[in-house]
Amino acid sequence: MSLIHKSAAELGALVAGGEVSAVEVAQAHLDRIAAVEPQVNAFLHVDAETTLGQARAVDARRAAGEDLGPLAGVPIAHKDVFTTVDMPTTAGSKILEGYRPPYDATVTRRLREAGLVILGKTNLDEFAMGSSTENSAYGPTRNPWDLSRIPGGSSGGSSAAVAAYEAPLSTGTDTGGSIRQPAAVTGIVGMKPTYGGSSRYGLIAFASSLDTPGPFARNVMDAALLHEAFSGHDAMDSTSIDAPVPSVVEAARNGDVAGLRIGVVKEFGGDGYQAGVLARFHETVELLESLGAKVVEVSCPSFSTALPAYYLIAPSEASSNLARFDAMRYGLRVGDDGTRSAEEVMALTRAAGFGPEVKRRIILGTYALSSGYYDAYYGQAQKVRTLIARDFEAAFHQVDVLVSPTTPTTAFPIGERADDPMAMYLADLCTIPTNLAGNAAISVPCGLADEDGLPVGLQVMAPVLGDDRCYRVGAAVERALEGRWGGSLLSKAPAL
Ligand SMILES: NC(=O)C[C@H](N)C(=O)O
Repeated sequence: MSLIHKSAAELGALVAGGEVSAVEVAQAHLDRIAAVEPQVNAFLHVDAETTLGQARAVDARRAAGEDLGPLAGVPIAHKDVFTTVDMPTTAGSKILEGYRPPYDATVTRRLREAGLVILGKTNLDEFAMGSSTENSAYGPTRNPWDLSRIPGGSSGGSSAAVAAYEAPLSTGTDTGGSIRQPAAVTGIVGMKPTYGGSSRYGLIAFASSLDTPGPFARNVMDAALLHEAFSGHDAMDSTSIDAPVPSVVEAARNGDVAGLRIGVVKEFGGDGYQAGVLARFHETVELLESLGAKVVEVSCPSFSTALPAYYLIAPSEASSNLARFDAMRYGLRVGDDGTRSAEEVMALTRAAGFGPEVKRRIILGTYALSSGYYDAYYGQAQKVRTLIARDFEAAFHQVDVLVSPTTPTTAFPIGERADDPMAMYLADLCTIPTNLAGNAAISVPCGLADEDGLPVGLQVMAPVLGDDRCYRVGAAVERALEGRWGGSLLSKAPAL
């Protein structure tokens, strides 16, 4: 088996055992990137020299006898919304074109400390606003299963890179579904940790009360290893939780669901869901039952109001966070010819530097926060948020985890929803409640839809700091289904 087809755990073991060098592993992935990027466009920035320099440093640390942990020498694709001192950071926006941050995000720093080798920065919807990666200022990323379709978003470059074997691991951020939805539509694993379980320091902010860094991988164990590598308390993030990281690797190894109480969310899975998605979802629930889980239906009535609440809260926070892009402090500056006021330069820069979806959200958010409307919109949405958290709380008295399809449909064609924001927003129907309540959720592959042969994801939601439960159920599903399929779901993808 070639190096690019190996799991992160296997690659880490090969490097640790001295059977292959980190440089060789990095080179194999750089070659793959060179071969498929013209079709996939998962990366915004790849610099072979920087990558190989990191790999050489890992080989040197290992030769010096340093104990680097299970992922040392494993390559990773890094979402271009985390700051990196040695690579540009654009958040997929023209307004940050060529921007070089002066410091590493905590997630970036921890990747480096664990000896992971950063291959480059991945494409995303501008400032992580979108579900298709079509809102990137640098062109769309394509789904390796079908190049005419979207890879999900906003972390679509990260999901596509892993699904196309350009990297065994990648990072993402999930504000409303931006890890789980891309994972589901590209047939890989994506985890949104508990809010505050992974650091936001150095993550370019979209909606600060929701943004959560998390891992992508081709299997549950690799995702758990990466989760453990970059999560945990960070004094630089005021909302970081000062508690040990849940034992996710142990849970991924365990994968035992006997006696586990699983709740099927009644509100998710009716009209508007693709038949093939529902069929795979229900079969997987039956599978979990056959493995000894106790399955019941659970009603979470407020979940149906999550989407409108999110589209008030997230844009409100975005309108405030994006005010910093003022043509003075970062990146682009338009019209500064000595004749214009600072205000005019600011307006011209923001008009030229932000794309249409970002502008839509800034306008929406500014309106929702304006005096006279604040209580009616933002205040009301915050109340809905509380109701959703209470629904979760009540549900987790009854069951250990909740399950649903990750997305209502499989990957849609590029262009199909680009001019229809409402249709685009619906891609996150099932993922948003978890963001509003701050708990943990994972998406794992559960089969292919009959209509189009495209991947379907199962979402497993757990309580705050119950991240390990997501991995336990994910591992059980993966083990049982891969037994049936005779390999991973991704091995059924057409070769690029
Ligand atoms: N950022 C996210 O988690 C994605 C969500 N679709 C949004 O556009 O807000």
